[in-house]
Amino acid sequence: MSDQNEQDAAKGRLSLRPGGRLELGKTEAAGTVRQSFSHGRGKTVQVEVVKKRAAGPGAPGAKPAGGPATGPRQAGGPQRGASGPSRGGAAAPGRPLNQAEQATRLRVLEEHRRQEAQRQREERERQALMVRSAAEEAARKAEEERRAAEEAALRAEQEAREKVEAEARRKVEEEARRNAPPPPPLSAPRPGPIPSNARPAAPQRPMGPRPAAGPGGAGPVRRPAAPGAGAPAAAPGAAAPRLTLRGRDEGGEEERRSPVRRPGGAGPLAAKKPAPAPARKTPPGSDRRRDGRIDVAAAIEGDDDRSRSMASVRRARERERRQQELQRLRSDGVKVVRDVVVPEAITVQELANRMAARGGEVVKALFRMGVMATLTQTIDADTAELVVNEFGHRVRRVSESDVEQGLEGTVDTDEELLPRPPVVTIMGHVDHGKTSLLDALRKTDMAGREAGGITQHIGAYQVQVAGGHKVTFIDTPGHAAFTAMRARGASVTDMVILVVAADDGVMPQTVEAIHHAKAANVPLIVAVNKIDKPGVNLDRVRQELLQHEIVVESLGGDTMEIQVSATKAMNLDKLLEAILLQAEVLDLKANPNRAAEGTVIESKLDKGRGPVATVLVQRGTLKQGDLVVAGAEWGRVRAMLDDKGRQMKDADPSLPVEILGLSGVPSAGETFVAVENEGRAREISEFRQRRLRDKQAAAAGAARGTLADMMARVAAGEQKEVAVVVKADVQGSAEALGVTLNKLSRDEVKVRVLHSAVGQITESDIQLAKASNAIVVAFNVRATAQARELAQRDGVDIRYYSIIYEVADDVEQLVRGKLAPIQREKFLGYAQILEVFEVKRLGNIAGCRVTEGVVRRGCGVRLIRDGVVIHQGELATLRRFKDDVKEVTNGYECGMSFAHYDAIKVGDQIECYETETVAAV
Ligand SMILES: Nc1nc2c(ncn2[C@@H]2O[C@H](COP(=O)(O)OP(=O)(O)OP(=O)(O)O)[C@@H](O)[C@H]2O)c(=O)[nH]1
Repeated sequence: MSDQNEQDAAKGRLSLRPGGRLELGKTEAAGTVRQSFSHGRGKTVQVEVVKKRAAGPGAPGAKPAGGPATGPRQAGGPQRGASGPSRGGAAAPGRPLNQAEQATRLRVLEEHRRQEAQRQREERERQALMVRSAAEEAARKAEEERRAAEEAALRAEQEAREKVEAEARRKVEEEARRNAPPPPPLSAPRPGPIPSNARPAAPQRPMGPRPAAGPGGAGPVRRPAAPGAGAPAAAPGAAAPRLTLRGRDEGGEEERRSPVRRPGGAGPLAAKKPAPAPARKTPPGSDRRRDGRIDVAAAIEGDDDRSRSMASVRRARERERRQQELQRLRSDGVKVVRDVVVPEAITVQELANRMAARGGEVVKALFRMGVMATLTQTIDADTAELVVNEFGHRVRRVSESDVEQGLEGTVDTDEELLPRPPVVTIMGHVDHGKTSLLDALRKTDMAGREAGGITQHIGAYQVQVAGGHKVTFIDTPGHAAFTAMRARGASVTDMVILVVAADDGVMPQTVEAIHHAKAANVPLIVAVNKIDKPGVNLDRVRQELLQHEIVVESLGGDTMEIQVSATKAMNLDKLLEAILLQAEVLDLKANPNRAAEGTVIESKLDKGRGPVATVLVQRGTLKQGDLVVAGAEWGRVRAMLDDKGRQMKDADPSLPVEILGLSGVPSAGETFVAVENEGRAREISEFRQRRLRDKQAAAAGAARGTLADMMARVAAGEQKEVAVVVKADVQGSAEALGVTLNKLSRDEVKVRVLHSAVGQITESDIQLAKASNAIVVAFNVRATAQARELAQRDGVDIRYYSIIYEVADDVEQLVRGKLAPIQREKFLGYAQILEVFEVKRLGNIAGCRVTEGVVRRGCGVRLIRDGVVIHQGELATLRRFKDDVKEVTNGYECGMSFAHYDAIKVGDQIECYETETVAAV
């Protein structure tokens, strides 16, 4: 409740008169008392003295109704005033309050209590309001002070800049004046069509050191606003050649920040309000140059026009916030997590670069891990990974082999795929007629006949059959030693023709071929050959094939079976038809419009042409001039030849071609890929060669270990070895020889291929052979003159071959020659003991009859009793009628005694044998 209300209440206080009447009390004296509280708060209290009323004569409790009424509380609160009369009333003798009076009294009391509570609440609210406003006031003042300080600093800086500019301009003007004695016409005020400039100095602006800070600061965009806003205000100032002040006034920093608030400014709104604000501020006669200038004093005075708008403050704060955010980001407040590629080895500096960290930080991190490394030192991938984790980045480990990633290109879509000829491999047992069949099929080649080309052996060829279809054949040799090559043939082939001679049936290599076809998961067509021979049994062949789970169509299976004769060229068309049918079922397709990929079928080092590889294009088109990586070799395809020796410009899928231009001889069975540039080709080739070298080194290391063991065994007479250096015309032959020779190894004698390569025999081959006491196997190659000479001088054995199993036979002989002879037992005969004679000095003598074979003196004997050998030893004596004899034959009787053994009995059987030494097999 307010003070006024209290006073009113005091003046008009109510008293409950005896009899239940309410009436206003009479105030005797009144005054105000000022109360002071903390924090400068105060309260004025109205004090009044109410006239004392007698409750009635003889009343025991007769007291003045309001009590002493001296305290401000008593006077201030109507409560006492109200209760006083009631007490007085209650004390009235003989007149208790009736019910109505009591009710009235209660109501009045209640009303009074409510008013008091209301008053107290209002008082609390007022005090809280005061506290709040005081805090707000303090905050406002602080804000104003801060703003004033900011603006003062800004003005001071601006003034300093202006001063410098003015000085510079003055100098320039002076310079110009000196250089041009007649005053330049441009210096006069120009009543040009652009009154907004209204400044004669304007044309000189470009000469100023900072045109942007001057009027030009307003920029061409602001200029249109000037005719309305700037012109009237600027007109008086036009006489002043100063640019800075006017410019600042019209389009300065302050203007830019708060274009709306500036009524006289050149802001967008100023165009509508032409009131010349700066003129308003400038008293007549004052220095107009100071128009619009904001100085520290003005800022402190808090000129309303100059004070910053809320929008300006907001923008400033926003700017500040952005700056802080930027700062935070720069100082790594927000961590950028990177994917750091870590190879197998990396320098510290490179790792730091990849993490976008300072080198020193990485060195420090390594130091903390206990690794002392400088920036240029190389650390391994594991250590690098720890560092990367420490820096909070993600590690992506890569290895050297990643250079091969993406080499084989993408998978072709169905739309890109086009039909391609089938690739067929002919397999079968030796002499079952594979070569004859291939030759016969080749003769069916329409294209070959037309071109009349000279056929050459390139390991694979393509024939064009009637109807324009093409079939590619891969020529694999038939001997078991060529297993590896055959397996390769099966891996690039679409189907296998299994040649089985009708007169010979299924043989070991036929079974092998079946296994290869099954392993390669390619369909098989059985060509039963030599059906022209008399007395052939086709059913037998079918049954034998059945044993190997090849069920031909005539037995209800799904394997096609064609009966052919290679020499008589019988049913060759049927065979080709079957091939095309199978190809149709397989739906063979490839994308010819991409970089070529395929497999090396055969390779050799040609004397005149260098490394030559026969490749089968499997995807894409190989073009002359393409860069290819074939195995560990690379090169540009200098020339391409087909199986008829024709130069080719490009090779489609399924076409086998010979390519020239490789850096070396790739291994047969390796893949080849056309790559986009030389760098990539080199990179991949180098990586593969490195890997190859490592492999060889590892193998050599392992071999050294085993060699030492082997030498120990050889020294102990346990093991011997036959060392061989193999040189062949083609890679496939070299590999096949390796396989064959390794198979000849025995437990006692090992066959060790020291070196196997393609090309003629050189001096280094001879030196190697000499060092290891090896023989040199030359398969379809010859030694150079120097190598021959060296071999003759050093006694190195060079053996020339053109048939692989002749090599095997010869090396086997060598192995046998080194094998230790074998002791073999030879059975002689049996004798039956008929009687036992005891002879002094000689012991027991057995009287026997030879029942089988012969018994010889000094032979080995076994005593067999009831089918069990109870003694083995030597025969001491063999007599016939007291004469020693050399031998006793079947049916004759003789006397025998055993060396150091007497326990013989009648009925025992004697087995006689001899031991002979034979050469190892
Ligand atoms: N009667 C007859 N003889 C054939 C037929 N096909 C091949 N021959 C003969 O069988 C022998 C072996 O033929 P090749 O073509 O060399 O057999 P191959 O399977 O290629 O033998 P390798 O290359 O040693 O694996 C040759 O003497 C052929 O003349 C045929 O259809 N009928």
